[in-house]
Amino acid sequence: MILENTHQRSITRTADGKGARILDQRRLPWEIVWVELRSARDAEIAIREMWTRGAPLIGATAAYGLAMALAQDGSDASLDAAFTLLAEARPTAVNLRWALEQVAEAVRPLAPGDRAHAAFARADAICDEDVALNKAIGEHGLALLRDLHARHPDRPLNILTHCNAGWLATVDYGTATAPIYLAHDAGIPVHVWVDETRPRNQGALLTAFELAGHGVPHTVIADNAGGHLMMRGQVDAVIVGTDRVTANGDVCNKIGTYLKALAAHDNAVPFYVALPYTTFDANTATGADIPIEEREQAEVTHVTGEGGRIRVTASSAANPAFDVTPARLVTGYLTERGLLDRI
Ligand SMILES: CSC[C@@H](O)[C@@H](O)C(=O)COP(=O)(O)O
Repeated sequence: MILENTHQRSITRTADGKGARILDQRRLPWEIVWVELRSARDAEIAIREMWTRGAPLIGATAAYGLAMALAQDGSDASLDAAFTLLAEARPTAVNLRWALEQVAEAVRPLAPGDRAHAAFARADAICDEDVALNKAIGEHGLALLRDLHARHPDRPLNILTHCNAGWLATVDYGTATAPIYLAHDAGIPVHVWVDETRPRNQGALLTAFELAGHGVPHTVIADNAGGHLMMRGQVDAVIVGTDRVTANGDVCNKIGTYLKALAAHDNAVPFYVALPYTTFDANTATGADIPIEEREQAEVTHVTGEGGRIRVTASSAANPAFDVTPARLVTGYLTERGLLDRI
């Protein structure tokens, strides 16, 4: 990610190698604050309270969290307790459990004293792999965006995205945003419609911040505007990320994604889902089987912005954080292996 004119990853090890350094995303775009996580409990809080977020990035954070627990105590009991703590921090994105399983499998055969070193090494490898996967998604997506632009070469290519599936949701590049960054860099005139993504406004706060940092033209829109823009021919494609794709191809992503897919289907706008293999859950049959996180109602009853937090309703609220888009509404899955019409 380009931050303060420097290319930086969203997560790295701390300078002493014993912790993990992340951005406090709750403060973006108003302040750039890096925090150091020093224990599994720190990592769990950062994930649960969404200092850090996005499916691949919470997986990477949890992997370091497990390594930090093993650095304090390399026993089986410590491994199991930290695994459970971190796995329960957020329920929906499958990357979290995937990353924890990767680390646990790597260290379980080792002596307790050797586990922390191996766990940090596996967490580093998860991060490096995430960057490579996203680059590959970007390259396949670039070919797709080139084709889409060739249909109307006289005007910018309009992409609509929901939530933040960018640098800030991954270790680098993003999934849904990787093709956009590469297309922009390749001279394709891309413009992005950024859904604000209530209730937490990841689009307005994070995606817009990233796109601005990379110089990509974009416009923030109210979540309800997408259907109208699609009907008027102002959206060439929708590209979103995902927290989990099930065996039948159903796509779980940030609440509101399903409505965008319905509107895209009704208006013959292609709807693409970008994902690395780490987000595919072959063990879950359909989207109906995915645990959907229910977050605190204050995220709906209040809005946080530059001036602080204000209440926007006098009533109580419900706050399901994700929804499921049925596979039949997905035009294609943009993966590191290419654009697939079924998963
Ligand atoms: C590449 S990130 C894909 C998804 O994790 C992303 O679209 C999303 O829904 C993030 O939700 P969040 O609740 O902000 O963690």
